[in-house]
Amino acid sequence: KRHRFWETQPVGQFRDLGDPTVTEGPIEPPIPLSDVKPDPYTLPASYDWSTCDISDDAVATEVYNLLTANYVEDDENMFRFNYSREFLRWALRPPAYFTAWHIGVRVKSSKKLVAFITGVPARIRVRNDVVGMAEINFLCVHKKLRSKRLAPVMIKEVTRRVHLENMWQAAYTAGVVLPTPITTTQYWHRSLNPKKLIEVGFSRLGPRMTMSRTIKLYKLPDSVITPGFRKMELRDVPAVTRLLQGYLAQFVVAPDFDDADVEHWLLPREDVVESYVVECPQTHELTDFCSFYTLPSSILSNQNYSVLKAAYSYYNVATKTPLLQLMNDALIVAKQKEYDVFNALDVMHNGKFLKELKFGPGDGQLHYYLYNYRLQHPLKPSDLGLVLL
Ligand SMILES: COc1cccc(CC(=N)NC(=O)c2cccnc2OC2CCNCC2)c1
Repeated sequence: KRHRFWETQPVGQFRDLGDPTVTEGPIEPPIPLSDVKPDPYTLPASYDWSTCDISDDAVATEVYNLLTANYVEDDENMFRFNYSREFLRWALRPPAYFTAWHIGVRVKSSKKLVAFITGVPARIRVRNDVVGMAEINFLCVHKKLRSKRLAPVMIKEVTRRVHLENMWQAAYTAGVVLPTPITTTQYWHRSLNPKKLIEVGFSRLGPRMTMSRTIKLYKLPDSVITPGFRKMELRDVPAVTRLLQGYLAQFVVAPDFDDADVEHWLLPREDVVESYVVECPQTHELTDFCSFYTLPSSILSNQNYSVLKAAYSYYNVATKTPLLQLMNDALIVAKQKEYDVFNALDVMHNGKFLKELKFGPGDGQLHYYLYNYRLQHPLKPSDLGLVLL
């Protein structure tokens, strides 16, 4: 397939795969900051760049409205991600974030926001290399402006602004195959409210299954079963950081979280991110951790429902509690909080609990990419310890 834009970029090319002469690591070296293009790329006439300060309520609302109407839909165009404003504020303002990396495109005359792309800084370890990277996300072009080749110039502009901060690598995901995935993950869904999921067309009644049999199949206990299972609190940050660092060390690609990162990314925020610890009742040590983020989807055409409340598995560490039991407790709290479905990728050790906890495979894949960093060959999803929002 032709990738006119991506063939011009420092990304692993399909032709490199399996070539023993290609070394792992950065593809192009950094350049002197004085050599980075000092001014923005040229947009098509009648459009302007517009840095979006997501802290400003009016701007957050414009970004929310653009994504709500124009962001990613499932393959059958029945659902569209509906990130909340609070979620976007959380996702875009981690420690050391740059407002300049929250990039909008506006119509010169009307000032209407018609496209968006973002980066946030992250320290990502690749094998034994800790690399300062940009995590790129929320690339969105208004439906009416598609195939105007806006995306390539927006990707070049966010890359230029990342270079100005002396960062030369990036990480991103996509539902489409581009040159060249570092791994391809499969997504899985665990029904929590099967009646609604079938009603809105997210799931189908299994063969030889009745609705009441299906409801019974997915029934969960009313309360968690692990002693000491409780919400994470600020005082838990150092212990959770230690748990996560110990756990993520086994993966080829994973975030290098410090306390400030853990405080931002994993402290519970209502309707944004939920996280739980297991505190040993005897010793009071924290032995396990689980978390999921809240990403509803608009239901594009159903008489009775307009929103699908979905939880997405985030980071989970089981050192004493069996992972199966820990994740079953995560399902139980998600059901208590009236989520309709619990989603997970087959990354990290997730593959160990998906089938057992009655997840079903989704109908799509999520591909992970690194920019300006080559791996000798693609990873298994279980080698990946990075979850992007
Ligand atoms: C149910 O509503 C949907 C609305 C839009 C797209 C999809 C399918 C889809 N593309 N799902 C995922 O990409 C996905 C499935 C499981 C876990 N994480 C995921 O994506 C995350 C991570 C990447 N950025 C979007 C959210 C489903």
